[in-house]
Amino acid sequence: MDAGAKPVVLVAACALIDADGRVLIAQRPEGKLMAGLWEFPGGKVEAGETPEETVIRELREELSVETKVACLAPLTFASHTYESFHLLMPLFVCRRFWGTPHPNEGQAIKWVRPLKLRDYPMPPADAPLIPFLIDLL
Ligand SMILES: Nc1nc2c([nH]c(=O)n2[C@@H]2O[C@H](COP(=O)(O)OP(=O)(O)OP(=O)(O)O)[C@@H](O)[C@H]2O)c(=O)[nH]1
Repeated sequence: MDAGAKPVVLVAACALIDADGRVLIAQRPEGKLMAGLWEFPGGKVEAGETPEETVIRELREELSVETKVACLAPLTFASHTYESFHLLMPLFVCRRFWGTPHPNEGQAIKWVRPLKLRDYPMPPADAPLIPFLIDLL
């Protein structure tokens, strides 16, 4: 299959940022593709959703965190070819949210300083995002 034949999959992700300038990452649970890797909360944009709505829904489902569109700022995006699809993933940052993140899906979660993100194995699409967080924070 040439690269052009792969479907482009739109995934929206969010870096939650705490008062100390740390970023929340979550470890993908066993059984999923790329299990064990650390990633930004988020998921596939479903039909009829905006990426912002996806982020709000995923934060609620995965972490019991509430936020609003006005609290989401676009930072950068990932565009990465995987084996079976091409990932297009806007990354939002969110400093204003309600509730303490709780791992609802059995995933490990961790607040990490941007300079330490490289110590956590992340999906290959995520590596180019880290410098943007380092610059921001
Ligand atoms: N949420 C999130 N997904 C990422 C990141 N980096 C990255 O490559 N991805 C990929 O983007 C896709 C996210 O979709 P998802 O979380 O809704 O999908 P999933 O594999 O759980 O599948 P499913 O919901 O169909 O069971 C996965 O293929 C995931 O590996 C990231 O930082 N955050």
